[in-house]
Amino acid sequence: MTSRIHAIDVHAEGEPGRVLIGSHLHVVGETMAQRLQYCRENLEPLRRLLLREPRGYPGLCGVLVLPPADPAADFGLVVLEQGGFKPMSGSNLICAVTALVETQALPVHEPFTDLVVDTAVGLVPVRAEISGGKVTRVTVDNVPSFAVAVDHVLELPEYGRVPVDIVFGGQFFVQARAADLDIDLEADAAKQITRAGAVLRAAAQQQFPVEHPENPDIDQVALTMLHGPSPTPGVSGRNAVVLPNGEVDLANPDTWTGSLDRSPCGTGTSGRMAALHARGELVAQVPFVHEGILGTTFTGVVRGTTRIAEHDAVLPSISGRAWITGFSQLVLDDTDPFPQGYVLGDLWGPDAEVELVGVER
Ligand SMILES: O=C(O)[C@H]1NCC[C@@H]1O
Repeated sequence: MTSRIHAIDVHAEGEPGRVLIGSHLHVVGETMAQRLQYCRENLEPLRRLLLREPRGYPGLCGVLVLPPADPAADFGLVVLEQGGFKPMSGSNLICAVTALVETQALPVHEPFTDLVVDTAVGLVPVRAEISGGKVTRVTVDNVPSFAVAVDHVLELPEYGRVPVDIVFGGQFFVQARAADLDIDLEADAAKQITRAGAVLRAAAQQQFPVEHPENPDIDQVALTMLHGPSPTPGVSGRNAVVLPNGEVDLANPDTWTGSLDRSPCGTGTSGRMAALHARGELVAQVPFVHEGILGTTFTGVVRGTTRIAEHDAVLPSISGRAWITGFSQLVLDDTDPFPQGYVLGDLWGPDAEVELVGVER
């Protein structure tokens, strides 16, 4: 017996997103927040199968496109990252919209198709700009984003005391100036960036508990952003986001690893704009062009402001481009000894996870 899974592989400004039109998965829950929780409790084997070797790789993310819980929306979205199931992701949403529109899985109108996406953190309107069937840009009106703390000092092993912002942009981030860690935001510093990013996130989790006021299940600092100025004309700033791909132990430097977001990170840029706005360094309606580690950009803008519980929040939009890279038909044979894939320390950090099923070692 084999199972087959159809996926559309896409990258948004460099960040890969494996899009599954997963309406057959029967994800249970009256709200997307409940469906995200259902995925966490029931679909972990599927997440591992899709993202880990031998079908995936450390830099890979994915998206489940589901029926919306809210009838006002066109589809529901649950994000898969190496760190688990996530409520929202800019690059992954742009990948999903590009895949759905370019394969005409939804009614498409040129030059614009407007859609509403249901996520565990709220409804997200998106606009796809389309020319000759190709999506040329997707603009995401992201969920309210806010700074929980600015210039909060974390105590880090090796790096010392570092001021950080703790922000929410669809996921919680710890964000720091790369210069404060003596790191250049260049592609050839990728290892140094992931090392520092892993330490920052683990320290933030220990020293700064978070909880989204409207969705208490979102209670982890999920990602790290290092940011700094950009020498590129017309670009407002540069950043590198680190995604976890294993457990980090602050006492064990061998575990200080992760993977870089290849895109300029939509949720991270939303959180960054919230922190800049809170400092009075970014005003509404002025484009914020954020460059990622590959030199591609997302263009952000603060559309307005609101409040989320006790937090002043911004309403951020992010726009970027994506390209389909392949149509995959993934196969899982009943006799495959690795039904959840595996991770090995040569690519993934030191925590090998190899579960051999049904085969003598
Ligand atoms: O664009 C984003 O929001 C993201 N890219 C991968 C990690 C984050 O979810």
